[in-house]
Order: sequence, then C-alpha cells, then structure tokens
Amino acid sequence: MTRPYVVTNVTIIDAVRMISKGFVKVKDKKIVAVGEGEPQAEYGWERIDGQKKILMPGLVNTHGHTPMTLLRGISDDLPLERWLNEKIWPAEAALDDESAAAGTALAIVEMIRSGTTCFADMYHLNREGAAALTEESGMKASLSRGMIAFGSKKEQQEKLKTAIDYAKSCQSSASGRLRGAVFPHAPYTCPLEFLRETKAKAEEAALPLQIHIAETRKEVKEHETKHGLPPVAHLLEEGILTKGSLAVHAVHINHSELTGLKDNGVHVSHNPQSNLKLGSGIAPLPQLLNHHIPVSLGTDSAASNNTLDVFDEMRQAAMVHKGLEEEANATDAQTILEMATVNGANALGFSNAGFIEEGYDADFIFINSDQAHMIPRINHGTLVYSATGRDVTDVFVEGKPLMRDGRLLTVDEEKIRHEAMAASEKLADDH
Ligand SMILES: CSC[C@H]1O[C@@H](n2cnc3c(O)ncnc32)[C@H](O)[C@@H]1O
Ligand SMILES: [Zn+2]
Repeated sequence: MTRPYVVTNVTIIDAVRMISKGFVKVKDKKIVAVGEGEPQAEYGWERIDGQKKILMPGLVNTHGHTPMTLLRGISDDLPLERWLNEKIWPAEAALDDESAAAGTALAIVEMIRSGTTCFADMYHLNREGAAALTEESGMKASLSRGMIAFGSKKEQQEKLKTAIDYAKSCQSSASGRLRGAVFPHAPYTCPLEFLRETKAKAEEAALPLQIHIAETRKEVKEHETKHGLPPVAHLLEEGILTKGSLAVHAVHINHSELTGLKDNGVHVSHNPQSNLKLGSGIAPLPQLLNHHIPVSLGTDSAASNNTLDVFDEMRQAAMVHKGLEEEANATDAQTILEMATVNGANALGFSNAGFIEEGYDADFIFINSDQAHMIPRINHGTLVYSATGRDVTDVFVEGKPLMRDGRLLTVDEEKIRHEAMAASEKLADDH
C-alpha cells in the first residue's frame, strides 16, 4: 500500500486518549493526522472503513525466544531450574538453525495474528535467519544473540564478539525496523568478569544490554551468598545495569533495588505469565510503577507461557496484582495499556512508536468490537479486560498492512505451520 490512506469512522484508543468516531490519516509510513468526525476529503487518498473496529497501537512484546515456540508444551509443570536443566536445555541441544527458523516463523505468525507489531528476541541459533524473517514479515524487533558463558575464556571471547557483531548488524538494518541488543543470559550463567567485559563492549558500540535477572528466590539467595549483594543491586553497583538497560523479570527485588533501578534509568520487562507458570513468583508491579520505573510486558517463550499473546499478558498483569494486594486499583487499564505499547517501544529503542498521534510511526491494529464480549461499552478496559489476540483483524507497521481481515499478507502462514509441525516431528523422531 503506497498510496496515502485514511481510516474513517473508527474508535481510536491509545494509552492517553479515546476518540469514539474518528479518523487516522497515514502517509509515508507515518500518522499524519488524527481527529474526531469526518476527515476533509483529499484527492487520491484511499479510504478504509473503520466502523465497528477499535484502532489501537500495535502491541510490543519486550521479552521472548522465538525458536522456542517449537518447544511449546514439552514441559509444563516444573520450576525454572528443573525446567531448564532437565527438559529445555536437553531439548535445545537437538535444535539447529533450520529448526530454529521454523520456530521463529511460527512465532511471527502467532505474534502478527495477536496484534504484536514489535518484539524482542534473544537466542543463540539462526540469528541472521531471524533478522531476515523479521524484515520479510514487516515487523519491528530488537534482536540479540544470547550468551551463556560457562566455557573457556577463549570461547567466551568468541561468543561476545559474535554477539556484538550481530547486534551491530541489526542496528544498521536497511529498513530501520531492527534494533540490536547485547544479552548475557543471566548472572548465574555468566561470570562477573564476563558481564563486565560484555558491558564495556556494549557501551563501546552504543548497544543496550538486556539480561534475565532476579527471576527466582533461589537465584537471589545464591547470588547474595557468592557476591554479598542481591543481583540487581550488584549489577547496578558494577555499572552493568545502566540507562537504557532492560532488566528482564526482576521478580525478587528489595526496596533499595527499586530506587536503584529508577535512579539509573533501567527498564523492566514484566513477564507475569511465565513467572507464574514456572512458579517463580510475582514481580512487585505496583511498587515498580510507584517508583516511576518504565515497565513493559513480555511473554517470554511459548515453552513457559504457553502463548505469545500480549493481550493475555495485559490481562494477567492487570488482574494478579489486584488480587495479591487486595486492592482493585493496584493497577489500572490505562497504565497496563501504556506498558504494552509506548513503554515497550521505548524499552526496545523505538521511540517513535506506541501512540496514535501525528508524527508517530503508523504501527496500529484493528480489533473487531462487534462481538458479544465487547458490547455495550468500549473503553480502555475493553482492551485489557475483554479483548484477546483472537479479536485482532488487521495489523499495520509503518503504514504497511501485515494482516487484513484476518489474512496474513507478508508470510505464508500455511507453509509455516506445516514446516513447524515437520520440524517438531523430526526432533521427536531423532530422539
Ligand atoms: C542463550 S539462549 C537463551 C536461553 O534462555 C533460556 N530461557 C528461556 N526462558 C528463560 C527464562 O525464563 N529464564 C532463564 N532462561 C530462560 C533458553 O532456554 C535458552 O537456553
Ligand atoms: Zn527469557
């Protein structure tokens, strides 16, 4: 779609406003006007009827491992440490670039279908392939080559160099829809000296650092025993978590770590469904928000969630803290929507996305609001408490349609589903 277009007669909702009958004009990848009522006619512009639709910003998933969609359902009821050691790491040993590509493609189908326009993806396989697939799909992403640094010093150096080179190549992608990040897996899989070197190289290349941290109580206890400080406090003190870094999970953190995250401009990816499913705990979202820490939402992988639906993640994030705190106002729909849109975009380095506003990238989705579970009242709560990814009908990134009326336009969904099944069967046959 290269012609400029205007979506008319549509309900527009983003984190800061709602327009009941409005329009959005799109030209050259950008939103060029938003308003109420009928837009002024413009010669040569296409019109898209938005009646009975909600137009909202595309969702942003700030933490995941796309190849692991192939491992969905292989281990459902184990805690993190046993899940990794007994099931996931042995299964991952059988993956290669080809099977990882099948998993990434499947994840891309699932994400577009459920309204995600931008995602983070960390893994160690098929990285060039993941960048190419993302480009082809039309989505935006922050990509990284994850590093587990149990090996020799030489192996560590090689891993670090490859990870930095990869992140740099993403950062300078031709489309500008990719960002690169540097992702040491966790403080318990990367020695401190390796984390220091990683941070130094990341800074040198102006790349953001992301890390799984403070995910379980066990991790925190063991870190304290070894280093005398809990992991978040320690990595803040070391200057490893700094402005623009993304702390993934941050479930078990204390009051001074909250202040430290805020003072140092660190983002947090809250992944409530993965944390609940693995029995890891529940991150202190109300406290993170009270400290004005920029929190976004992530699904983590389909092996610990088990879907990549950010609508589900919003609902879970909204609900669980109300129950925990016995306080219905512990979170509110607008804040949750802000986390899933603009905060996510900022966390991944896409500062021009996340709002339906003039000058922003035209990354938006349509929800079919003509359904029993959304009638009779449409507001911010509709998107957080009623909607699911299955209600998404259309997806646009930088103005380009990736899905129209439920049909994917940039990827061959049937082939991808078939290849993912075949890759999964091959893995099962080989074992
Ligand atoms: C170095 S590749 C990524 C690595 O991370 C593992 N992983 C997936 N989810 C989690 C999680 O929630 N915590 C810790 N590690 C996780 C994945 O299996 C890969 O081995
Ligand atoms: Zn993860």
